[in-house]
Amino acid sequence: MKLRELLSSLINYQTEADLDLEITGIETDSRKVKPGYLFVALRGFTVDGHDYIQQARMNGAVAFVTERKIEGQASFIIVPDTKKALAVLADAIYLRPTSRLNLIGITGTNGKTTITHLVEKIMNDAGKLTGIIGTIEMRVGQYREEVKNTTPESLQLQRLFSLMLEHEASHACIEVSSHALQMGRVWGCDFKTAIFTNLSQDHLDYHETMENYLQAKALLFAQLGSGYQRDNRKIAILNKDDQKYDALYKVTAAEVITYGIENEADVRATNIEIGATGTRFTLNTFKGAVSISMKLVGMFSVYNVLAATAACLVEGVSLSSIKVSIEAISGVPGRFEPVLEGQAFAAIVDYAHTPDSLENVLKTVREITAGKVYCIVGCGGDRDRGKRPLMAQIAATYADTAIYTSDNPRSEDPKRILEDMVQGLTDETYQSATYHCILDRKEAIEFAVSKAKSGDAVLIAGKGHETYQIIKDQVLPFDDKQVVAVAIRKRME
Ligand SMILES: CC(=O)N[C@H]1[C@@H](OP(=O)(O)OP(=O)(O)OC[C@H]2O[C@@H](n3ccc(=O)[nH]c3=O)[C@H](O)[C@@H]2O)O[C@H](CO)[C@@H](O)[C@@H]1O[C@H](C)C(=O)N[C@@H](C)C(=O)N[C@H](CCC(=O)O)C(=O)O
Ligand SMILES: Nc1ncnc2c1ncn2[C@@H]1O[C@H](COP(=O)(O)OP(=O)(O)OP(=O)(O)O)[C@@H](O)[C@H]1O
Ligand SMILES: N[C@H](CCC[C@H](N)C(=O)O)C(=O)O
Ligand SMILES: [Mg+2]
Repeated sequence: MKLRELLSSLINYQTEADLDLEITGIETDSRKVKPGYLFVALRGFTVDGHDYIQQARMNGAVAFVTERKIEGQASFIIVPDTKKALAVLADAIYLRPTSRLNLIGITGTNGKTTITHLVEKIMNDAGKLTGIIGTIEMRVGQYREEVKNTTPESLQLQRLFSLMLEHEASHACIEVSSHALQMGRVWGCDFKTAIFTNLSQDHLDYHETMENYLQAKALLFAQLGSGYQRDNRKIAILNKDDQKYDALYKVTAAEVITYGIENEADVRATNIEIGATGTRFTLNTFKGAVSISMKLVGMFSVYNVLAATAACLVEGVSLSSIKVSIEAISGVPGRFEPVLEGQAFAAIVDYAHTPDSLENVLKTVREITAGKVYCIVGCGGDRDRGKRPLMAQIAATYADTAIYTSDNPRSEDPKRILEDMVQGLTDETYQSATYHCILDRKEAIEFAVSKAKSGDAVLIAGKGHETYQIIKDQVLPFDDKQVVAVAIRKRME
């Protein structure tokens, strides 16, 4: 694409570059630049991309988008905000992929990954090929790619959308993290539908206050725009039972569909029966009502199903087809996933890594367990310190035995993370709590497995689908599912 054509998507820039230059690609990482590329310099948290312009040039970059004039550079394009420019240029170079996809974005503290998987299943079963992007991976049909971030930066995001189109997807369903909204990774995305799951404490290391965190989430609904035209409808799907419902309702001009359990809602579950191996309820919608008997467990799973149902009804999937798909889903990797090795107690691997999700999951485990509940949990390093004591309190409250251990300590001293956690137990309320601190995650899991008796449950929280543990700079193989399975087999020998 000619530089002229690419730049036609921007208005506010200055350049003396040759507009007839042929641009073969866009890159933000100087190390990945190829001949003919346009290099966009981003100011990062660690380094400033403006310092890598020379390297980008040596690797073949022919033009540079920057926020300031760099001496000796002829082919630069100066913009006020390179992040915003990147989003616009990425959208342009991939030929506006989201204008050709029905794009569903999901934000909220918990449930995003789960809902993308539910939507993918329902839509694909209905013959509407849907690509997904999120914490686990990007995939469309049989094609999959690893992603570093839950919501990748705009350039990668637009490339993935364009790949989905190559695979003939008609829809995309993506997780939109608060980081991504704050950092403008989804600028340039033409969302049709935005879903809100819930808001509870997480990521205060980055957002600092819950108000800022909410504001970041709200951006998805504010950016949705209105669009009541038949061919450009915008829909906000909001959780009526969440405290932040009103705030989000106010920021969006789009048509609103509500879902919930406690409050009247457009899509609502009633007659809920939670069991150890599944859940039953009546799914009431603006397209009628059906009874559901699904394998997903817990009240939180019902909320996720309601959100996914609302989104798929918007896309014209029939309620009867939605019922069939939901009832067929066995689960989402690492989300309340049972490990079955023929043992007499339950072992469950779950990705709860926030106070709210841990509470939800533990309440569910409690509800379906006749015997004792063992909860193995840690907190990630270089992340919100405030959630550590809260998570320790929740484990101590709902489990008979809490076992505090390492999650991904990253650059932090794992001992200090455990100290932060048990600080939450100094209050008298927790005096009688039974807990152990076992730094090594494998030992912690083995300990719980050695103690569990028939009818008990062992919940291993925090890492879910992850197959690694990050300790300092090392990413070491570690898979909760495997570790617990081996421990169970050893015990049964
Ligand atoms: C704090 C944060 O979000 N950082 C993100 C950011 O990295 P950064 O700002 O440190 O980048 P940097 O290393 O300073 O580099 C700045 C620029 O210089 C360029 N560079 C750098 C070196 C070089 O030799 N040449 C060069 O050109 C880089 O390519 C980049 O364009 O930009 C990177 C590329 O887009 C992201 O991968 C990275 O996410 C890191 C890995 C991260 O952990 N982010 C977390 C906090 C995050 O975003 N999490 C949310 C999910 C949260 C949740 O819902 O649970 C997510 O969406 O993933
Ligand atoms: N609707 C929900 N409400 C509360 N907790 C939930 C909900 N759905 C899932 N959970 C809990 O949160 C954990 C993470 O779920 P999921 O991966 O779907 O969330 P996410 O929003 O994608 O998280 P992340 O921010 O890490 O991407 C699950 O393992 C479960 O414990
Ligand atoms: N997206 C979340 C995942 C947390 C998972 C947990 N295992 C941890 O490492 O803290 C984060 O990066 O904060
Ligand atoms: Mg996720």
